[in-house]
Amino acid sequence: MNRIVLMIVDPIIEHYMHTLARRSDHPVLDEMEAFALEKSFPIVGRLVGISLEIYAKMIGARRVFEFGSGYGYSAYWFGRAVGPGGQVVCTDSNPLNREQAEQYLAAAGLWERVRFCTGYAQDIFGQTDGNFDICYNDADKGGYPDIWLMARERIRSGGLYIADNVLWHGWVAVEDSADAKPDWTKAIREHNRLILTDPEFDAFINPTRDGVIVARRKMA
Ligand SMILES: C[S@@+](CC[C@H](N)C(=O)[O-])C[C@H]1O[C@@H](n2cnc3c(N)ncnc32)[C@H](O)[C@@H]1O
Repeated sequence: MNRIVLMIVDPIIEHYMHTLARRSDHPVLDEMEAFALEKSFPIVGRLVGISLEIYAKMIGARRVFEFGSGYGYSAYWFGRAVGPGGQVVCTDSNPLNREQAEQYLAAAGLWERVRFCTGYAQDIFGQTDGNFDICYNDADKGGYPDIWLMARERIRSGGLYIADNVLWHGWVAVEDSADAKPDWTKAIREHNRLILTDPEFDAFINPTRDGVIVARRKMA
């Protein structure tokens, strides 16, 4: 089988969009991005980060749950959006990521809005009470269908489910691609199908970077 490499966004367009989004409101953002570049850590990046903040502000989000927070880059954007008194529940299996997130997000003045739990995100979600304005999924891709099924139950009317990497290098669209993790591709396809056929949600895929799905729970 061929290993097919697909460009989701033409690099020239991607570059143009980045030039427009270069401005940083806080030096910590640049530090977080530099760290990702140096360590090849898969953060969502500037273009998706900006969109997360805007989606959250558009629905007046005050409480967000993140499945897979890394060292807090996506939480930086949600933290800005939820405002003082808002809460971003972060989860990550690696305790070192929590330490690093604390340093970055405290420097940005956002740590007070964050509750960062170390462990398996799905378990932490089960142990956390209440509903959310946004559930954001960026955990290991094999768990995507199950995370959707648990998260959808606890998103308020008009709230959002957002997941990153739903086009997965384009492999979801190519049946016989010899991708690095075929089980993950299969899981993402199932995840996307479940969401797009769910009668209680309106959903679309924004083909920015690696694809971001946004699903809004219909109003009762
Ligand atoms: C793609 S990175 C997250 C990046 C982050 N959302 C950002 O853009 O800044 C995925 C992270 O989720 C963590 N992770 C993956 N699956 C997990 C799970 N089921 N429970 C907890 N952490 C998980 C990994 O340790 C990794 O740090």
